[in-house]
Amino acid sequence: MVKVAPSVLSANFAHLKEDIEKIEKGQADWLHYDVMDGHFVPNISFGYSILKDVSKVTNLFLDVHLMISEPQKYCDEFIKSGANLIVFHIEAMENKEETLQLISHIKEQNVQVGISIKPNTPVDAINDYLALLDVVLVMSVEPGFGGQSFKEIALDKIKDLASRRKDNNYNYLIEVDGGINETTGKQCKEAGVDVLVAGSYVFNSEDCSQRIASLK
Ligand SMILES: O=C(CO)[C@@H](O)[C@H](O)COP(=O)(O)O
Repeated sequence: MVKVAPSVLSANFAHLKEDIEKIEKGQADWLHYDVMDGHFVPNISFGYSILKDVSKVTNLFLDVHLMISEPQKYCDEFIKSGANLIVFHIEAMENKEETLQLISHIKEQNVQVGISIKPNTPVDAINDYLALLDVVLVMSVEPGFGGQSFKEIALDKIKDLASRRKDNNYNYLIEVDGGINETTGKQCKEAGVDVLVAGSYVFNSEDCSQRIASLK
């Protein structure tokens, strides 16, 4: 069954603990934590000190999506603050050597590692790393804001990643993020996705549990 990872970017930060309890009660599988720096993306969200507090009030798997420049500078702080998975953007990396170093560095700390691609970045851009990854995160919106519409280009990338995984015996999970609701979630599942990230669809509802169930 597909995993559901509600994005707390759409939670109400004035009662974050209660919102986390709601998604736990609704059988969320992961908690998706979007980090934005106002440089790699045109928005600012939250950093590692809030992640540390979040990690103290939940046992959910903490899926940390770094939408930041120079992820290698900050990833250790997120790991120390409880991240179970660090996902960084290929578009934020200078070259192959730096990317391979960051993958190894994260893995050495027994934390899972993923790479994300923006809507205009082809799967080929990360082909050299697929054998090393725990997760590939396909962005189905331009990163930076919740509440945008799903871009269908993500469906072909999900299918492509599923077929590369099968042909090469790779182990990564395929995660999709942006504009996920009951309809687009179903399209992604049919394409072969493993993890659905959903922000506004889950949190902008009186009944988070029903929304999570509808995605599963
Ligand atoms: O990373 C991002 C946005 O950059 C996402 O995780 C959003 O938070 C998803 O929000 P919805 O599109 O589901 O409202």
